[in-house]
Amino acid sequence: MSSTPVIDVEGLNVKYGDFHAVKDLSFQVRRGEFYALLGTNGAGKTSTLETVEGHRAATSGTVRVFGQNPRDRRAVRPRTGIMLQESGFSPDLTVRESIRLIGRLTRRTDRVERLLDLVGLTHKADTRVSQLSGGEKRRLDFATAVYGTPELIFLDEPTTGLDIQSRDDLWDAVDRLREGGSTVVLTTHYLEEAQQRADRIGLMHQGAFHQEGTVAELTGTLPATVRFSLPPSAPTLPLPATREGDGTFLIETPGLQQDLRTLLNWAQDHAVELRGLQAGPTRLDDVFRSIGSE
Ligand SMILES: Nc1ncnc2c1ncn2[C@@H]1O[C@H](COP(=O)(O)OP(=O)(O)OP(=O)(O)O)[C@@H](O)[C@H]1O
Repeated sequence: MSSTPVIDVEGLNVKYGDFHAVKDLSFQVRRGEFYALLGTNGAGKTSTLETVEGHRAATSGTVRVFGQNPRDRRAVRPRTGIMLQESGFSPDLTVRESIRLIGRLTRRTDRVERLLDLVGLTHKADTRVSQLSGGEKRRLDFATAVYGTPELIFLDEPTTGLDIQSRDDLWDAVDRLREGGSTVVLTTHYLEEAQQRADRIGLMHQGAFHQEGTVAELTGTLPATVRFSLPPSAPTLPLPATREGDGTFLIETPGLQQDLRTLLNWAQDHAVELRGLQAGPTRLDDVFRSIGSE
């Protein structure tokens, strides 16, 4: 197995005139990895991805995809599937024609019927793109991105506008591609989708990585939380807690399991009801909120 990363970005800068959108960014994506590029609005994700996809030239820095310059479309495009935020389909083509056309451009081989079935558009095969709903267009985007089972797939906000069943179907299809060894790069504002699936996350803010690592590494930087209310007669708590505006007690802890056990034992020993008890590990949402509050 080759140890060359599928994506290798070194000191990438993207400038729009005087505006410095991506600042000295470096990261690698390994073969078979599911990498999520996340961030606040305007963080520079699209600028970064467009450069890696070969749609935009870097102002400076090196970008390699399969060891090649992604601007060399002939070397990289046949091995890459891209699901952009905005699809570029001709509204007059039918669904079947659109898949066939994109397929030809990738120079991979596949069966159009397989893709129609994969995204549940068999009954719309002869419908013009202009007559599809937003969610159906998104599914067509996905079908063209995975035409011919590419080695590397970019998914830019893939589930926006999809109903829950279509989301589940899309992620099932992505799971199957990964089982076959495909590398996946995702951007999304649905953080739970990244939290559930990504091997690693690059979290961008103002053109640079705020953090990069596994979900556990990112969420491990913040404490988990326990929330509950107490009756007025309750004895002193066994752990330090703060009182929120509505009277709820909040315990923030790096050791959720141990502290929850202490709290539950205390409640049982004193016959105290912990009303509205909620306990949970840190979520990516909390990591994002912590950026906003810095
Ligand atoms: N063509 C352009 N000309 C000038 N500035 C641009 C251009 N494209 C993007 N920018 C600016 O560069 C910054 C990064 O934009 P980019 O689209 O890469 O961010 P993003 O992380 O994808 O944001 P979002 O999550 O909001 O889609 C933003 O401040 C944006 O306004």
